[in-house]
Amino acid sequence: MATLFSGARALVRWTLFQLHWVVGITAGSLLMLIGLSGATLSFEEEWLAALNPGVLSVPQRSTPALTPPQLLAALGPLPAGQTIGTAIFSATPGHSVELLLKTPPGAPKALPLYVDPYSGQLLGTARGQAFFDWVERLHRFLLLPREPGRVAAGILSICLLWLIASGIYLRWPRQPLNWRVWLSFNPRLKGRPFLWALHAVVATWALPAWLLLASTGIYWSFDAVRSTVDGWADVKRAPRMKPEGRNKPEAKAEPAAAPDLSAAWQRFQDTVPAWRELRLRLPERAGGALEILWLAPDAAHERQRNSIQIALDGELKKDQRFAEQSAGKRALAAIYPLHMGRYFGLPVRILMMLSALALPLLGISGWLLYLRRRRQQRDAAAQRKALTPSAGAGDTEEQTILVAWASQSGRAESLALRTAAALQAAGRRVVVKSLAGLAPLELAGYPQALFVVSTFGEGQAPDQARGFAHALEQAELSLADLRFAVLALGNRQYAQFCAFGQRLQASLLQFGASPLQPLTPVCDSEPQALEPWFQGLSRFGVAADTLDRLAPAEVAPIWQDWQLQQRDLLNPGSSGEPLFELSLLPASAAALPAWQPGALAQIQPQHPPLLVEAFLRAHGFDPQQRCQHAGTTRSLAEWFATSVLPASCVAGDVAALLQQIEPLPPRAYSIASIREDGVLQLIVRQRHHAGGMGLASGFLTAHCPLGGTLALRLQPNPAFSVSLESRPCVFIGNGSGIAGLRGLLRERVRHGLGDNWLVFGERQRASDSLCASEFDHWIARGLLELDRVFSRDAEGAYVQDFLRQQAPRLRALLERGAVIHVCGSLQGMAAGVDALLAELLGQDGVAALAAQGRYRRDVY
Ligand SMILES: Cc1cc2nc3c(=O)[nH]c(=O)nc-3n(C[C@H](O)[C@H](O)[C@H](O)COP(=O)(O)O)c2cc1C
Repeated sequence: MATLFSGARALVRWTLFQLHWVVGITAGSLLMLIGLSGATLSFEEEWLAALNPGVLSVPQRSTPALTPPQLLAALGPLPAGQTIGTAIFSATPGHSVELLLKTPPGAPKALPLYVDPYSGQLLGTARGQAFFDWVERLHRFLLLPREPGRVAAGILSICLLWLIASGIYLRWPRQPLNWRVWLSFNPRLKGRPFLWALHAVVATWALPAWLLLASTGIYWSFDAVRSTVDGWADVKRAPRMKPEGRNKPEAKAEPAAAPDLSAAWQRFQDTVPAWRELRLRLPERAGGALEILWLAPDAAHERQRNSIQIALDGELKKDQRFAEQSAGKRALAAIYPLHMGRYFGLPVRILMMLSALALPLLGISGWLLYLRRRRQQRDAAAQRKALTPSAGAGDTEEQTILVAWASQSGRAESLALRTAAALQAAGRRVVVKSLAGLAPLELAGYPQALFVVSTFGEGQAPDQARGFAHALEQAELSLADLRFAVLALGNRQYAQFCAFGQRLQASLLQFGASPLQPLTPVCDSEPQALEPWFQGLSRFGVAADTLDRLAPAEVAPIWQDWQLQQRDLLNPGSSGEPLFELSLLPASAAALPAWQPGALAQIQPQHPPLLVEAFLRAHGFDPQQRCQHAGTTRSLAEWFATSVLPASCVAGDVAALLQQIEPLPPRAYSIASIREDGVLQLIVRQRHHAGGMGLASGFLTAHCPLGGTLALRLQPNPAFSVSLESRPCVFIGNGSGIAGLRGLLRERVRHGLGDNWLVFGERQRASDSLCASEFDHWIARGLLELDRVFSRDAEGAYVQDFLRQQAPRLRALLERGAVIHVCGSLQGMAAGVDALLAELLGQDGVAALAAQGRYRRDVY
């Protein structure tokens, strides 16, 4: 029942999300225009006043302004065919009188004319007024004819309400009472999380204003809504005039000829001692009354209008005060100033303008989120196409690998598909499923499952997987036959990093499933942390070159500057070449990147500085001369420290010399530590040959000063990963091969896994018992059995010889499912071990061992 309920919830959520973005990218795009135009209009008067000094206002004079009758009498002739409809007077000194004109039917609407309040002189129209009129038509009618435009704007208002409601549902946080979750924004977020947070948080801030704007917009747009609301407020309103009716003279009306307003004005003054603004509507026909809408000096907003009608002989026909109107009518009068943001004064007006501007911001971020999502989906579709349904025929049904994913914006899905493709390329039978379409019970039907899941919301499962996550929490399962691995995508900027992946891992463990490897958490900004995941696939026979093809570009290792912290000689007194342990940390305090135990570090070697200097001077160059090459400026000494030194060059010709730059080939070393050690360690043999020290080994073990920096990049080594199952593991190696083996052993020891047998070859016990104290410690804890084999001591044995003597033990371990790891020299040691295994198991047996991921080698 609970599963059904959560499934239905997930479906509702999915449907709401689809509708949110469909409405968002359609109506949302038009709402951007509405928002932008609304913000433009919110300070229209101020803009016009600033643009039109001398028209909207005139310098104040000591003489009083003309009264309306005086001004109308002093007024010069109006443009042909135009008559005054309304004259607007302000009590503020210096404010021009605004005349709203009537035009003949069919003629374009005339712009308001401004008049000097002291002289009655016509000042003309306002610059920019036509633009604001256009913006207003866009805002109110989307530039459509009035009626359909009004309805279209109303529909957009409804869409805005829908986007608000569905948006709130979709972002509903786990702790809805925590205001920070709703309103605060982490500026360190990047990429999609940044856009999402911007979208959600800005919308939440703007929400009250949008609710107001949208609901007032709906009121004006639909007659039915308007008359219903008016009905509640007990307001009876005359039906809307047809647009063309506005300027149409009434059939029987006789136009009033320049009426004398003196008596009416006198009566007004007697009735209304003080006012702030007047709107005079002149009588439309002879015998008609003068109508004055006036604002009291203390009016709270511009629609608190009082109305008075006075016959031209001074008889008071009607005197209606705003304060005496019904509460409903007074409330309705506030709608316009509320919509314009003027109701509460300047600060709220600015907030309303910002809220209107937030609409385009939301539209743009919504579009970007949509486009990113579409790109991810296309990417996923292309990868899905690349998966061949028939592939993997080599496996039986029982060996099928389930690759299950849960993704909000497509990254997890894309990585799941890459994983599946890599497995298919290795001949494995794969089933790819979204957690949305999977019931927890179905997991019992697979022997192996790889999960690629992201985390969304506040540590929650991605939307589509919520049903699965919930069902898993409720389920009681036995998954004892399931082996699994989880790749958890997330972002460290969130409090609950990779929480869903972690919960999934915990649930699976609780149901008795066994992990193939530890959870792989990957932060968006640390793509290199994906390496362990792809390396882990080697257990399914996925070859390294397949990974190179399939691993996303983001996984490609990048060169970084590392600093040499420490260098210790491990074999003082040895008759062999010196072996050093190097400890490195990223330079400039960058975070230590992740690597899988057994991974490699590529080093960019450098020549000894004295050698480079001597070479440059010998050819007539100044080593310190700074030169630009490939867009970077460095000294010649720096350029040639990492370049092959040319066999010949033209003395003193810097340009020709720079053309000869050829980077020294990088050199790979096994990493001897695990990330949890907090340091990257290498074990490097200092090589010597006739010409001196080896280039890379000499640089690392001698020329690079402590504290010096070097370029290093991590390289996955999937064929040499550690087994983290509780099965026997045999570690075989010699010389500097101790590095790779030690990394793997440290990881097993970290997981408390024993049953480790290390067979290791060197020259002499006295000087070459490498890593003795560390190994002794593990032996004392019962986690390691160690056999050291020395070639230059009395017994004079090699690793492969020793193992041959131990063949029964080795065979017994193999029968118990042991995994064999070999690291060190190919010739001699590794070849000998290979031959021995072939003797024990046959060539096919060795191949099968490798295919099962139980024979892992890093040999050179
Ligand atoms: C709104 C939102 C909320 C997120 N919440 C979390 C979180 O709580 N914990 C976390 O580790 N990552 C969180 N993330 C980061 C995503 O998990 C990460 O970006 C991941 O790569 C997305 O993968 P996907 O495209 O498969 O969904 C969140 C991302 C977004 C956009």
